Amino acid sequence: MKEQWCLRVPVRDGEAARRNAIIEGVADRSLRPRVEDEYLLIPVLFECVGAVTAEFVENQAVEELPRHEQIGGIVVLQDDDTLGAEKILAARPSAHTALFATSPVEGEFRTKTFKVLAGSDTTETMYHEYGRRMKIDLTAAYFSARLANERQRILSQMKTNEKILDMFAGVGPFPVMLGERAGLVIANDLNPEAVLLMQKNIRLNHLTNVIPMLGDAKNLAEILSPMQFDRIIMNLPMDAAAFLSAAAPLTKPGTIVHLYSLVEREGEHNAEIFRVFQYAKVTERVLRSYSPTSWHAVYDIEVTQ
Ligand SMILES: C[S@@+](CC[C@H](N)C(=O)[O-])C[C@H]1O[C@@H](n2cnc3c(N)ncnc32)[C@H](O)[C@@H]1O
Repeated sequence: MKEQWCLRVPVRDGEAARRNAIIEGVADRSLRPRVEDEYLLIPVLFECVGAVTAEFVENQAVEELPRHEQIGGIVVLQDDDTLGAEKILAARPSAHTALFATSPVEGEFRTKTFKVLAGSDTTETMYHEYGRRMKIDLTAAYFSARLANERQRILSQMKTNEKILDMFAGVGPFPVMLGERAGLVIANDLNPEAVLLMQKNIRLNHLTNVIPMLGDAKNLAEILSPMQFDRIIMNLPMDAAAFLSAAAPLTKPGTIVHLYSLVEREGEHNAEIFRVFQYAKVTERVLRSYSPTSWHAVYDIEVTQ
C-alpha cells in the first residue's frame, strides 16, 4: 500500500493514536511510524482518511488546526472561522468543504443548518467506515460518525442471521454495518430524505437483506407484528425511551434492545424499561460526555421472558 499522508501526533500520544488508527482501519500495521522533532508521524491510507472518527481527529491528530470534526470530505468547525477553514482544507487533502453549524440539532428529523466557510458549496459527501461507504447530506438527514465504535461493538456481539430492527435508522449506518452478518434488517425512519439516502447506501454496499422503510416508529408494532426481532436499535437520544412500548410487541425472550439516550443520572431510564419489560437484564454504559451535566449512554436491554 502506498504511503501518502500522515497523522502527526505528539510522541507521548503516539502509541495510543497509532493503535486507534489501526482499529479504525485508517492506518496499516505494516507501515512504520517515524519520529520527527517531538512528533510521531503515522502513515495512513489516503483513501481511508475520511474514515478517521471525529474524536480521533479532534483529540490526537491536528493540534495546530482549529478544532473541527471530519466526516468524509467535510470538516465541521466549532467556530465561524473562514481563515481557519482554509487552513484546514489546505492541510487535509481528503477534505473538499469546511462548514460551520448555524443551528443546533433540531426538529424531529434531528438535522442542523450549515454555512459553507470554504471549499465546495455542498453538504454532501461520501463517508467511509470500516470498509463500508455511505452517502450523507448533513442538512438533509442526521449523521454522526461518533457511534462508529458502537456499531462495531454490536457487530461483534451478533450471531449470524439475526433479524434486526432499526427504529430510527437515519441514512442507515447501523443497517449498513450490521447487514453483512444479519439475516434481515428492517430500517425505518420518519425523514424521507434520510430514507432516500439510506436506499442509496444499501445499494452502494451491495446489501440485499436490508429493507428501508419510511414511517413513524410509534406505528411499527402495528405494521410489523407478528414479527419478532433478535435485536432492536433505538438511536433517538432525546426521546427513545418514549418508544419502548412501541418496540415491546416486536421482542421475544432473548431479544436485545440497544437504547441510546442522553441522560443526567445513572439508571435514569430503568423505571420505564422495567415498566415495559418486566423481565429484563439491563446494562448501562457511558459513551461520552455531552455537556457538563449530561452524557450519552447506551442501555443494552436483554429481554428474558
Ligand atoms: C439521532 S438520529 C439517528 C440516525 C441513525 N441511527 C444514526 O446513527 O445516524 C434519529 C433519527 O430518528 C428519526 N426519527 C425521529 N422521530 C422519529 C419517529 N417518530 N419515527 C421514526 N424515525 C424518527 C430522525 O429522522 C433521525 O434520522
